[in-house]
Amino acid sequence: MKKAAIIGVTGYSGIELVRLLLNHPNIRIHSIHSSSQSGVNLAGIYPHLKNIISDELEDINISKIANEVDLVFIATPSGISSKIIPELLQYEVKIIDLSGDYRLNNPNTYEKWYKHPAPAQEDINKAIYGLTEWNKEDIRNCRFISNPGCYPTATLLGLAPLVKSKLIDERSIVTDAKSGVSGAGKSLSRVTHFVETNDNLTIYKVNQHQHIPEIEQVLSIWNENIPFITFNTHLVPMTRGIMATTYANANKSVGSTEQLVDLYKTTYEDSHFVRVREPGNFPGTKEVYGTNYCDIGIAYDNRTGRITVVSVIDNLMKGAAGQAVQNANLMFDFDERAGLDHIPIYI
Ligand SMILES: NC(=O)C1=CN([C@@H]2O[C@H](COP(=O)(O)OP(=O)(O)OC[C@H]3O[C@@H](n4cnc5c(N)ncnc54)[C@H](OP(=O)(O)O)[C@@H]3O)[C@@H](O)[C@H]2O)C=CC1
Ligand SMILES: CC(=O)N[C@@H](CCC(=O)OP(=O)(O)O)C(=O)O
Repeated sequence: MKKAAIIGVTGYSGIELVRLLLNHPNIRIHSIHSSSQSGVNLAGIYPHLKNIISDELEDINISKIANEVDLVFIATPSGISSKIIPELLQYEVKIIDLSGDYRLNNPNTYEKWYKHPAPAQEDINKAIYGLTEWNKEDIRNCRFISNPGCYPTATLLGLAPLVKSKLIDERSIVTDAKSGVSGAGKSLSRVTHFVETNDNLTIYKVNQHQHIPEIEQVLSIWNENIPFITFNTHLVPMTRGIMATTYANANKSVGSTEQLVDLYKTTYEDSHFVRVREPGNFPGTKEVYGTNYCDIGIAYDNRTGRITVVSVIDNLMKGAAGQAVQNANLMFDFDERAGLDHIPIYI
């Protein structure tokens, strides 16, 4: 049994990690950490965990944590893990960072989009980007994962087969994404207030979302001719779920929806957590609720020559804690599905 610590456990992704690790066959929670509530019982803050976990929150003592556990999950807001990870890297403990701090290879790009000081370049270079389905060998052999953002996970899994097969006009990609409110974390703000979100559909961070450079970085590794993506985000009055709908102009070798569905099925045939829909069938967010699945539907419109790809995930699962556990499974050479065999909560 491997031992894990969770820093930022009182947040939404942290508490989802607790749900997953309490049922994990090979990883157990050794300690949980808080910057503001050390000494408090976690089930006192989250009563749904009464009689399930009795651990108290501990403060964040890096050397103690690093010496006691095999793996540290960090689920803190951006700008915080870059203060914790340099010290953790001095030990041998494995690290999975759920924040955006180490995802962007260029520190100047990070500072432009995140508006925080960037981590040191030498530490950024040590992080492996944990988009599991597309980086398995590096993930298996590394000790420090930068877990992808929720929107990039949905968008990139949906685009990968088209981009890698060079089936689309590289300058034509447009993604329209929607998220449930838990994607914004538990801190209160005007935009996530019930009165603002309920009965409402809003667009935010127009052309300025911090996940744009993350998506572009990966797309340009897959196809160096992709210069940019148009990407926008919306807040939907639901708790969990992301839908990323992407449009792109097909090149001449695309002739039908069936051809594209076959490509997607072949691409993801060994990827348990990616499920490809039949022609004419498109996923909704409830079909992956509470699970690590990414469901994808695709269509070719021979009238316009455009392709539509719809991908859905649960932002707290495949978009955060679920993918983090999937990556931990690979890092420890466990079954990739260990602790992640959930059935979607549909009704
Ligand atoms: N919510 C989502 O769907 C997704 C989130 N992420 C990323 O994961 C990270 C966590 O997100 P989320 O769970 O939503 O965030 P929350 O705001 O819900 O929780 C973050 C937690 O971090 C802790 N924290 C805050 N400030 C500090 C600090 N200075 N030092 C140490 N800990 C601190 C807090 O706990 P305490 O006060 O107890 O220390 C808080 O509970 C973020 O970087 C986010 O961008 C990524 C993908 C999806
Ligand atoms: C609904 C909502 O507000 N979602 C957040 C996702 C934040 C996130 O996960 O940010 P990093 O991973 O980049 O730290 C947002 O759009 O900013």
